[in-house]
Amino acid sequence: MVWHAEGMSAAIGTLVLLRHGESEWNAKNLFTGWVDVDLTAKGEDEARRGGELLKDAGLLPDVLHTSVLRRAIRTSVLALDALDRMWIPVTRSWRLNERHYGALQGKNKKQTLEEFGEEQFMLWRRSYDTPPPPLDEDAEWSQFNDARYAALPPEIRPRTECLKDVLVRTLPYWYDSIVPDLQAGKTVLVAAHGNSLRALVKHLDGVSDEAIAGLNIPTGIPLRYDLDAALKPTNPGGTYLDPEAAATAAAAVASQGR
Ligand SMILES: O=C(O)[C@@H](CO)OP(=O)(O)O
Repeated sequence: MVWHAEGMSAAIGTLVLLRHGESEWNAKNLFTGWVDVDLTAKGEDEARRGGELLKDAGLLPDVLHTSVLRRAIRTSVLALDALDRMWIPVTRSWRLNERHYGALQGKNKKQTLEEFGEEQFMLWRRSYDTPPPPLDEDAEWSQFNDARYAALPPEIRPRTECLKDVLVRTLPYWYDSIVPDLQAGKTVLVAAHGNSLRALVKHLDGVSDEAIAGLNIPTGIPLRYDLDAALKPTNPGGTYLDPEAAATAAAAVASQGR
């Protein structure tokens, strides 16, 4: 490792962000959040292709960080299998979970748009600081009593979240767990979700609260970030390993509900 006089490491690893492949509820156009749905067959293919794209780019992850949701976990396993690197160390955290979508979890996006109108729909879906109404602890699509969150104090377990809430709970994990791996010079794969990755991208690129509303992350296409010693991207916005497919797929995410 190379050190500057001021004590900052100049050698920094490579960050790869990967949103899970298409999920069963992406396919059904339902708000998902913390509901633990699986990948579709198309989502599995996307995950494998994500691994192939990494292989073609010569990006071999040394370590994996995922959420505790199966769509991200299975995506990472399929991508790493394509790379013959299922053996790398893995850390999972609820802090990388999708945004908790509150009372919208399980609701159809098109019907929600028709019922509440464009402005409210987009406020809930993409505004930085307006969460959907909270979900009752014992509601059908609540995860409040799910065993995987039992170690979290009840006041920490969300009933709804806006993107700002996601950033607040994601950043400690970024600094405590991901940054040390990058500073050790590793290639770090983060397999997560549309909105937890939007929060990370907002932080990395310094995207404004307003502009983040227009940023959508496609499923299954690795997004590479090269960071300098101050953890600033030397390729602002990151580099999708398949830029054309990413642009088309991001536009499709943006227009969900229509
Ligand atoms: O439903 C969700 O959990 C997310 C991601 O699929 O949807 P959206 O892109 O509308 O925030």
